[in-house]
Amino acid sequence: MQAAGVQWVLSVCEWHGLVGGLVGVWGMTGCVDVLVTCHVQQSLTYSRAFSCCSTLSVMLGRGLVLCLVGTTDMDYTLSQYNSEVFEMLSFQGALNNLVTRLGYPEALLERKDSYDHHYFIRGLVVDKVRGNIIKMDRHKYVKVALHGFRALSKAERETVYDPTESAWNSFAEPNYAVLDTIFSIPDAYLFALLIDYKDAHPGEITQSNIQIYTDVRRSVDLCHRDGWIKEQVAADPSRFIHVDPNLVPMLQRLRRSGRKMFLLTNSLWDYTEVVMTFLYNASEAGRDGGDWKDLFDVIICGSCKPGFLIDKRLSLYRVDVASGQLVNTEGIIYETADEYLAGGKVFQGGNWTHLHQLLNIKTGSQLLYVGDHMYSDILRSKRQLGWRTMLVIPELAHEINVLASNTTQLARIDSLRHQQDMLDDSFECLRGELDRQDNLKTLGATDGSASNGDSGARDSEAPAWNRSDAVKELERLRSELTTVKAAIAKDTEAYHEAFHPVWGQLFKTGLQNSTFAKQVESYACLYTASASNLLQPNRYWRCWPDHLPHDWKFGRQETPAAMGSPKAGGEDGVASAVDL
Ligand SMILES: Nc1nc2c(ncn2[C@@H]2O[C@H](COP(=O)(O)O)[C@@H](O)[C@H]2O)c(=O)[nH]1
Ligand SMILES: [Mg+2]
Repeated sequence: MQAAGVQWVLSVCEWHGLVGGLVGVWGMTGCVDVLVTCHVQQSLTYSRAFSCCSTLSVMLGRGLVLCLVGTTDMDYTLSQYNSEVFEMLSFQGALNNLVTRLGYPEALLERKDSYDHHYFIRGLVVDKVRGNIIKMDRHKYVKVALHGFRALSKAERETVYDPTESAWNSFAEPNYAVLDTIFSIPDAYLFALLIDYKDAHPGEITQSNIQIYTDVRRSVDLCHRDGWIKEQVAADPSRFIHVDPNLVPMLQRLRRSGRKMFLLTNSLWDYTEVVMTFLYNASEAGRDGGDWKDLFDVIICGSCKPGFLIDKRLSLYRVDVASGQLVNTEGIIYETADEYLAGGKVFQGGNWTHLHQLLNIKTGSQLLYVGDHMYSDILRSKRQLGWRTMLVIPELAHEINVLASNTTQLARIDSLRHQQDMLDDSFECLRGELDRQDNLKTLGATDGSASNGDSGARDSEAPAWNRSDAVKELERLRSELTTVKAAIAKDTEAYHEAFHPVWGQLFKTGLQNSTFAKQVESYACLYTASASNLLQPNRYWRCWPDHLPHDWKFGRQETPAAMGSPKAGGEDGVASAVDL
């Protein structure tokens, strides 16, 4: 069975051999066809779950194409914002709210142009009580920490986040907040700004750190509600929203393939209409006078995710699209879904039971949800409802570009690690040999055998090392180890800085996967830089097999080389990328 499986995998890889090097680097055959048609940096779509792939293929294999339902989120999924200007709206609006409504020092307004949308990244955690922002590895060890904008030294970090003290802290609400979406990056920046200001101007900000975070959250939240952000986007969408030429064709192809398509967004109807009309009109279909609503069977706005996915009591309203008014509805009661939808397919609110009814699906695994919010779109829908999930990570494009241009550095780190392993082994062997000699001596001293030249069994084990040579060699190994470890630390830091000067690689913390990567792995069946990479609706997304470290060393046939990477093993930096 195993061999046949491998054979099949290999033949699939060969069949997709046109990919060339880049895709092979990560061995993801699932992205091959997409790669050919899209820009490289946007094209890689990764699959992590066997079940997801097999479901897709079984569905198609049984001719049950219509049962596969595609639901997508809108903001930062279909609609990619120009973060630089879009986040500036949140930042400036919230800063203004903090000063004018919540009484923070007016001097803060002088910082209104200081926002740097690159400074914080997704997956970081705000430590509200301490005023810190932290990055952890998948085991929840804190590996990078800022207090405001000041980096904590290793010693400070290890004291503050001593695992014995924090007792495997959950790093969850109410004292911590995870940056689960790009929308929350301005929150982090504002929080750091206020903490910095509080430290630099004692007495001017008297609120506790946790109260500062609450105030920041309220101020940003208000900007999303009171029209500050949405009116400016509506006035000039092209300034804030990127146009992806593949987006509408992708939605059209999915629909034409027989799938039911749904839009499920927390944005209210008026804003959804603005954004989707803009995206649609920017496409060829839009120029032909079509209507974006024709892309979807059902449109649910103001969905209050994650509540939509959890709370069965949330009521559904139908939206009268002409007036924007809401009409009460209980959902489907006597009629079929088609009859019910004939009365209008745009809704507000509701919950997942309404959606499943409208789709006439029995199990969540028939539905693929594409979203960008790790918690509200991906984790909840997967955990609660068993939906298939695809996480859109626009940052992936940058990560992949940097990965691709730093393979030599990674290979060097890998080779240094290998050198460290060898030195460690030699050191331990020699140390053991000296211990053995010491034990023999002690034994000899107690029974008199070593000193009287007794040629018993122990004497036949002639020492492999002269003692003083061994001690010198131990010293040499110790010093070489110190040098190699320092080189690994220096090279790893430089490697991470290539991704981000403060936080390093999004998916890694040091050599381990980051908490963000762990969540991607656990909850996203697929992940991609851009939703439009689903351009091929009938594509079979074969997954990347799971590996524990020992799998790489023994037994696995399906190494990165077998998956199509240019070289196997540790020397090309590819296996080490996976090893990390
Ligand atoms: N009231 C708030 N709304 C927010 C906040 N952050 C984002 N948003 C809005 O949510 C939707 C997201 O829509 P989806 O398509 O991704 O489900 C969008 O309208 C944002 O403006 C917030 O902090 N408070
Ligand atoms: Mg979204």
